[in-house]
Amino acid sequence: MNSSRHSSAHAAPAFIVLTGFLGSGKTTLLRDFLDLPEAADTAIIVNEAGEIGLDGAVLADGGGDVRLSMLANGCVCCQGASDLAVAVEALLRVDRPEAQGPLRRIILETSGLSKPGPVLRSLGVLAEHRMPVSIVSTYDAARGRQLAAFPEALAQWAGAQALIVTKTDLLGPQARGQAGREAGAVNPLARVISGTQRGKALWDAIAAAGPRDAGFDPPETGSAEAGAHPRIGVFLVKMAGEPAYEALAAWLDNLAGLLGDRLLRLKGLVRTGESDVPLLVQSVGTLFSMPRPFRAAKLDRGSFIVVIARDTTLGDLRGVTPDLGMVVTTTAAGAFGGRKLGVGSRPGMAERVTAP
Ligand SMILES: Nc1nc2c(ncn2[C@@H]2O[C@H](COP(=O)(O)OP(=O)(O)OP(=O)(O)O)[C@@H](O)[C@H]2O)c(=O)[nH]1
Repeated sequence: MNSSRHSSAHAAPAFIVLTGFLGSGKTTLLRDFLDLPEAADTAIIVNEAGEIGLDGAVLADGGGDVRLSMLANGCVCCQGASDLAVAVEALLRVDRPEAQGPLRRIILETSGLSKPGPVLRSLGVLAEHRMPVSIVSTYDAARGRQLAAFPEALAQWAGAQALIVTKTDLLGPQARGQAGREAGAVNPLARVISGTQRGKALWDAIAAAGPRDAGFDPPETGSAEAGAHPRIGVFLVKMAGEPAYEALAAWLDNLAGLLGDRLLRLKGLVRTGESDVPLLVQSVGTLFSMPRPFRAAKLDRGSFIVVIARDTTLGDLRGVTPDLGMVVTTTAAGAFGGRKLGVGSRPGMAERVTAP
């Protein structure tokens, strides 16, 4: 057979983590995606918490020639890092028929109970391959509010760069629109993709979650679907001045220390006193990326950081925040612990955070 090996002459394939709660439609999305001709340059790794590789069997049934690996002996975020590395190495080494071209992407379907932060941590073993990593999560339209009771589901939604609203065929147009707005409320940093053509939805989500050069804007305050997810707080931290890098790093440390696994996602653009170029600061869970200069950012509206956290109040943030000239608002008009957070339902209303 005429075949060619994936070589360093080709760009490294993208690595896409497809996450989402148990039964939220990940395998169904993948199965439809694999029917698209565009999926020919894709390989799949399926991670299931149980020992029986059922999802893999479903995919193998419809996946044609697509390469499929199974990681069926436990959740990848708890114990599967080395297995994952072996599976990826094997996919990168495999001979591909000339007609198929190089491998362009590997999709890891996580178990429905995996949190994205630990999954990303386990991907550290792949650093040498320099694969751009992105996270796509399902948002089950039929059970959105119910699933918000599970910390795993909240972490999956908040960690994603793109959210696919699944099972929309079960809803009328109004409920469908509301599910989309709820997904946007839970993670204003993510692109929300909706549509009954599942394969295309996953394709669009992968494109939307990929690396982008353009900057991003702070979400509007008061724009969220009121009360959709009372356990989730979306906080917008704005900085009037330019904090010293050390002070910013100390604040991020303290925030991660205080919130622990309640910290679901953090992303912002900050101009520090040391540099004219804004820094992109971000974490998934408590796993922080190295802050990096982000020249494309305009920062017309000043430095800002978005914090998505569960079971957290403004008072919690106030407790760890030194006086860096920060102003904190919430974008959600949600109530946590049965009481209003007190800001956010009225745009522009803010509370200044000072040292405790
Ligand atoms: N009506 C409808 N049902 C769906 C859709 N997507 C998935 N389902 C159903 O939901 C159930 C779970 O779907 P899966 O694709 O297996 O979900 P999953 O996220 O892979 O589940 P786990 O592997 O358990 O985490 C199955 O019965 C699917 O047929 C959809 O878009 N519409």
